[in-house]
Amino acid sequence: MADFITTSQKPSDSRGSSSTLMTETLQVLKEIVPPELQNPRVGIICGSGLSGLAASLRQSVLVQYEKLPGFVQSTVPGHKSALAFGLMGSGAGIPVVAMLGRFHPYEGHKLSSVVYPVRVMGAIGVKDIFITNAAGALNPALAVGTIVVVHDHIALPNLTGMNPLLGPQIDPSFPRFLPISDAYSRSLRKLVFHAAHQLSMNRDALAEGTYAWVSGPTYETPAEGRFLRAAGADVVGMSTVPEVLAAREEGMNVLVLSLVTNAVVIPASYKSVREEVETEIAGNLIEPVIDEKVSHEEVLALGKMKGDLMKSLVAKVLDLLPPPV
Ligand SMILES: O=P(O)(O)O[C@@H]1C[C@H](O)[C@@H](CO)O1
Ligand code: HPA
Repeated sequence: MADFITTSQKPSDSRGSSSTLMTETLQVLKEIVPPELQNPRVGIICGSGLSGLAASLRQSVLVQYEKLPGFVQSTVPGHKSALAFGLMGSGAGIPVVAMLGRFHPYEGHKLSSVVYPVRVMGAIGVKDIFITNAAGALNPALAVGTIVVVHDHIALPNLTGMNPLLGPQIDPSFPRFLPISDAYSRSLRKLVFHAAHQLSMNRDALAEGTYAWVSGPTYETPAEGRFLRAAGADVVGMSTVPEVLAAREEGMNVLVLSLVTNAVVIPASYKSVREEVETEIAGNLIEPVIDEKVSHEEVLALGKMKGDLMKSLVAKVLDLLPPPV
């Protein structure tokens, strides 16, 4: 994970996108994927427990990551190591490519490896990328199961030197200083609300919010949860932002949907240990402290439970996409 702070690396080391590597990856795709699916308009990244999103792809072709130069392996339960190419949406459908599992820096992958699939999507012509993730709610108004349409992010790792765009520019046409105040496409976000309306989704099932990216793999302490909430974040997760940055650099329109899989434990006030002991000494009854802990199993279970809703929403947004210009 040191690639983001070393400035003397060649582009292939620091950004994982040397033209030779990319040529090799594209060659493999060309050999496996039928021509009509080789240039998908939409890219999808499936978050934890959400790889079922791609189950409705028609004429689908799977390409295992191990066959693709530059791709690493997904090591997290709930993530598969394959790309799926196929058609999604009603009617003739739209060609899409879906990552059935993503890479996280906490797995030990370099940031350049984490975003390499997004670089590949850019190279094969993806215009719109739909990124999904599982996230913990910091905002107490967000119930577990809510899908949050992300409109902004807070990325402490980016601010402290863990930014996938650090290093030599991989393409001289890319801006050196990428503005990301508009990273989350307003028109795609609006399409999600139109889609939810057409699906008669309950109003509370969908919300808007700011995603905080943390490196993980530890979940947040209560104090960290309060800190991120005070900073303005609604949900917190361990992925997505590196992909968003690479996708914006590649010129894609970005949509991020976070599924709230758990509430981050942020007790309003701590039960003071001193008070508890004083209560015990006085011989009075003490209220038991409820020890809530989040687990990845819980995250995956929620993904399973809400996977179909996420799938219908994504498929409906695809139907509503304006024709390509
Ligand atoms: O890949 P995503 O962001 O959906 O996965 C979340 C973040 C961690 O990888 C994991 C924690 O349970 O779920
Ligand atoms: N924190 C960080 N990442 C997560 C969480 C969480 O509570 N839930 C799912 N991914």
